[in-house]
Amino acid sequence: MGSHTDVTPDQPDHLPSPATRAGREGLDALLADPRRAVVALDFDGTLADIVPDPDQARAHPDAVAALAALAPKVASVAVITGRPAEVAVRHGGFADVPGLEHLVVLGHYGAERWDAVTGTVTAPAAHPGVAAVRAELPALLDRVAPGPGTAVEDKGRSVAVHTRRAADPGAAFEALRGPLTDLAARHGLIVEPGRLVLELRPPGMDKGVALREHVRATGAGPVLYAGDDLGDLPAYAAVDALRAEGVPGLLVCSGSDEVTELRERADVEVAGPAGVVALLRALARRLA
Ligand SMILES: O=P(O)(O)OC[C@H]1O[C@H](O[C@H]2O[C@H](CO)[C@@H](O)[C@H](O)[C@H]2O)[C@H](O)[C@@H](O)[C@@H]1O
Repeated sequence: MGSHTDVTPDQPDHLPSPATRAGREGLDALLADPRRAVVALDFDGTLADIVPDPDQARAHPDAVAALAALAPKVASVAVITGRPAEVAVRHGGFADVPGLEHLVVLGHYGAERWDAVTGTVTAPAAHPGVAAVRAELPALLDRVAPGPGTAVEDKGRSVAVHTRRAADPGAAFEALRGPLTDLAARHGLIVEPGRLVLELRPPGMDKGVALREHVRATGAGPVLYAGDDLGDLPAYAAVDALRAEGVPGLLVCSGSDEVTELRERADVEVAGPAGVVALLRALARRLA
């Protein structure tokens, strides 16, 4: 599957031409039947630029306005993220926004659900393996010694180890991958690799399951999914599966040189979060 980059912030009204037939059908269906459409997007790298410190990540300055302009015109807008839902809502600035009264944020790869109607998060009980991993992680980091700059992000329901700020981020990532995978497995967890991050989290949920459940729950038709990282591939697979069932879909890649797998699978590639915002704006204008 090829990809095509032709939405830029300089072309605010220009909708992309998907590089694939399935993508063109997905976009056409969304434009023809927007009231049944789901627009689902990842957060980090898709709605928010990648920054060195995860705590400093914020939605692109124009992302909320673009989402708010589009949301009233489609069946549902959802953010599906590896972040805790509450963190994504806070860093995104998604609460109490006119136009986003029905926004849904599915956090922890879909294990958590926040919706703007209630303003609350629902989630299952925590996996006991996370506490065990949290306790053993300092000793593992001492032993592997990936170097200064390696940082732990405690996400409550999971623990992530970041190497972006290490002297050699790629080497630190590779040194940690095996030991963290063993640690996760000993406690019934899985390792979710991402952009210079290895997350130890409970199995059983991913963005594909989350997207399919959301599409089913909303009874929606055409689906647009935008992502940038390996954790978005299950959502891509879900769109592929929906297409096979006759539900049109459009796969958007928020492009980066760090992760190239999505580029190969996408119908449309745009230039990072600024490109995603431009696409959302163009869609909202076209549906006006
Ligand atoms: O599913 P997402 O919304 O894409 O979340 C995936 C992970 O994103 C965050 O890490 C990434 O973004 C950071 C801030 O830009 C960056 O410093 C880091 O290198 C990236 O991997 C977040 O910190 C993780 O918890 C998410 O799982």
